[in-house]
Amino acid sequence: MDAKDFVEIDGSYLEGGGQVLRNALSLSCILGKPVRVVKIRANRPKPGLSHQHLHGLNLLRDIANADVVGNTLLSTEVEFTPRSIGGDTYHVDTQTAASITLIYQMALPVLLFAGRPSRLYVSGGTNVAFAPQVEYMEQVLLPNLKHFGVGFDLQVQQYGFYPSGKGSCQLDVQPVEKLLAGQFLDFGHLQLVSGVAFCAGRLPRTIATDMQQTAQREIHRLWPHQMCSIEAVKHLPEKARQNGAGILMTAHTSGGCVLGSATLGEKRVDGRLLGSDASCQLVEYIRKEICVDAHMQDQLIIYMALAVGRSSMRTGPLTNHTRTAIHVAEQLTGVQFDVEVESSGQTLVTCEGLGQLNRML
Ligand SMILES: Nc1ncnc2c1ncn2[C@@H]1O[C@H](COP(=O)(O)OP(=O)(O)OP(=O)(O)O)[C@@H](O)[C@H]1O
Repeated sequence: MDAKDFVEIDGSYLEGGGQVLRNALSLSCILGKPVRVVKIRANRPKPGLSHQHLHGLNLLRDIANADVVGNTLLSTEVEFTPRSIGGDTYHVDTQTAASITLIYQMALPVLLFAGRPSRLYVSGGTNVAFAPQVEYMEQVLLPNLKHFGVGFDLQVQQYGFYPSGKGSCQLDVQPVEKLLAGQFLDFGHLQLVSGVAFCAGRLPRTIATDMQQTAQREIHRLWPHQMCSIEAVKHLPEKARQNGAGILMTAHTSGGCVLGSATLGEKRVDGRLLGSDASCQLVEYIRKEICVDAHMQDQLIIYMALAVGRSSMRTGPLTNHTRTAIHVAEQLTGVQFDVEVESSGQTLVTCEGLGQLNRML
């Protein structure tokens, strides 16, 4: 293939992390456009493809029957030429703590445009830093994607944490004919705060209850009559062999918004601190009455770009991840995102989607 046949994507743009690659390859599969991604993860301390990105890339190669050049660890340049999107059962074993949810982040939009239902088994980390925790994918991403007419079923077979991974999940995806335009505009009022605080391995159950109680106390300090129900769980040994701890809090509003805030324990786990950090973040979202949280922002961009009709989200200040996702989506789909800071201080992001139809159904 000639150099001119590829759309060139600059992996060093703005955030310059793995997300440029994920979004570019997902869109390449869905639109049937060959892409060359250069300077991959140029803004990270160890640039190039890490395990997560390489496994995700090879998975998309299999899903879209693509030709690939440059799919080796630490590679900083990849050429990807997709064919048709199959839909099948796929297995990915990263043999590391590579984020399972980020591999799903890359594959999910593609499998929605497949010709038949798919099942995707991935082994790696279910709860790792700088990635959505698996609970966030179930409890925050899923209800947000319902606005686009998208559903999936996610089952955690085993939890896995940094450094050894060994978690495993199963994702079932039904294809769609098209994505509906998503509207995230009306916060309404806060109805419920829910969530889960977990610990595993040799960590005592009190870590989970410390997270739970600190988080609930903070919500009740501010809103004494607020319904707030956070579950404290110690994972059974057969579900999680290593040490790990974290919390996800979610806010549900009368306007149909679901916002999430998650923290994860590292070497020294302080349950109170984790609970306090998660609740502070969630409280900030609730106070600002935004409809989409800071991490969901960038994850919705690809769906807004592909939907039929005008999608809109009211959110907080745009993150670099979101600006980067917008740039990649505009480059590959030709749609335009409009960003406006409103007098309330909220940021309104709108986009007339491409109206991509599933060519495989
Ligand atoms: N606490 C969190 N909750 C939910 N989503 C998160 C959280 N932290 C990060 N994310 C999401 O994970 C993704 C991380 O993308 P990013 O490119 O930084 O990571 P990456 O692929 O691991 O690459 P790199 O190693 O280059 O940072 C983004 O979609 C971001 O919104």
